[in-house]
Amino acid sequence: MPPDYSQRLVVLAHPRAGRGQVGRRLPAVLAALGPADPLLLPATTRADALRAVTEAVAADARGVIAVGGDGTAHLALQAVAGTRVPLGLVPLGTGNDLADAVGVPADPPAAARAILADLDAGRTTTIDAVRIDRDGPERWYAAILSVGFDSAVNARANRMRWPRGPRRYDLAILAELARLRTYPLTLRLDDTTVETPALLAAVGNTRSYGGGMRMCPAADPTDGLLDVTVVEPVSRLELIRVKPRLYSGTHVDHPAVRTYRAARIRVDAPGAAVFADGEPSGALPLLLAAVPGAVRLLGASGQPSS
Ligand SMILES: Nc1ncnc2c1ncn2[C@@H]1O[C@H](COP(=O)(O)OP(=O)(O)OP(=O)(O)O)[C@@H](O)[C@H]1O
Repeated sequence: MPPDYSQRLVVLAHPRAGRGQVGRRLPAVLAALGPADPLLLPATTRADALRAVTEAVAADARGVIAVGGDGTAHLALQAVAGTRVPLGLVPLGTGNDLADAVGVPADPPAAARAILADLDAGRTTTIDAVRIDRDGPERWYAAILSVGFDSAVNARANRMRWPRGPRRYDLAILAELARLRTYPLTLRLDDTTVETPALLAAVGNTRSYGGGMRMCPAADPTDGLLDVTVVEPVSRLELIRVKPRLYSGTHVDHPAVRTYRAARIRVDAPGAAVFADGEPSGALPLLLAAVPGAVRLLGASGQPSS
C-alpha cells in the first residue's frame, strides 16, 4: 500500500544527484520545508521514483518538490504536467537550467522559503511545457530538446565510466568532434517546412541547458511558443570557436546559426541522437507541442531573474 499522499507536500530527491550535494543538503531542505510537513517519496531507482511521484499526483498531492537538478525536475514533470498539482524546484543538481530559467532562487534554502511563501498564499505561477507526441505513454519536457551533436556528446558521456565530473564531458566532446556528422534535418514549423543539413538542432521552451549554455537565448516559457536553434555545417575549428558564445547566447548571430519559432514542430534527422532536459528521449521523428500553462510552479516567478 502506498502512503496516503492526498494533500501532502511530497519531495522527490536522489541523494547521489549533484555529486552528492542532494544527500548532504536534503535534511536542511526538509527542515526548511518543515512547516508544510513534507513527505520524502520512497524511491531508490528512477522507475520507483516515477511510480511514486505518479501515485502522489493521482492521489491529489498538495505539491511535488523536486530537489536536485534538471534530471529530477524532468522526472517530476512527467507526473505533474497537465495536472493541477504544482511543482517546486530546489536547485541542487550539477545543472539547474530549468530552475534558473523560471526564476527560482539559486540558494536552496531561499528556494524552499519561496515555495513555502507560495503555499501559504495559495499562489502558483504557470509556465508552458512541451508534450512529445508519439506512441506509448505521454512524455513531456520543460527546457530543451536537442538533436545531433550535443546529444551525441551526452550519450557518449553517459556511456563513459571515467573520468567523473565535467572532464568526462570534455573528453566526450573531443571524441564526438573527431567523428563530427552532418544530419539531414527536416523541421515542420507550424505550416512551413525547413530542410537543411545540420550539425545540431535545439527546440527550447526555456533558454539554456548543460549548466548555462543559452542555446535558445530568447526562449520564453510563458509565450506558448518553442524557440528553435539550428547550427548548419561548420568546420570543427569553427564549432570550437563558437562554443564559448553559447554562454551569452550571442552564437545566434553567427552566419551558420538559424533561429525559428513555432507552437507545433515535427523534427526529423535520421541517425541523430535525441535528449530532452538532458535525458535520453527515444527516436526521431518526434512531434512536439507547446502546451500553454501546462505546469503550475511554486516558488518561481516564471521568468529568469538575470
Ligand atoms: N528518488 C530517486 N531515486 C532514483 N533516481 C532518482 C530519484 N529522484 C531522481 N532520480 C533520477 O536521478 C537523476 C538525477 O539527475 P539530476 O539532474 O537531478 O542531478 P545531477 O546530479 O545534476 O545529474 P547528473 O547525474 O545527470 O549529472 C535523474 O536522472 C532522475 O531521474
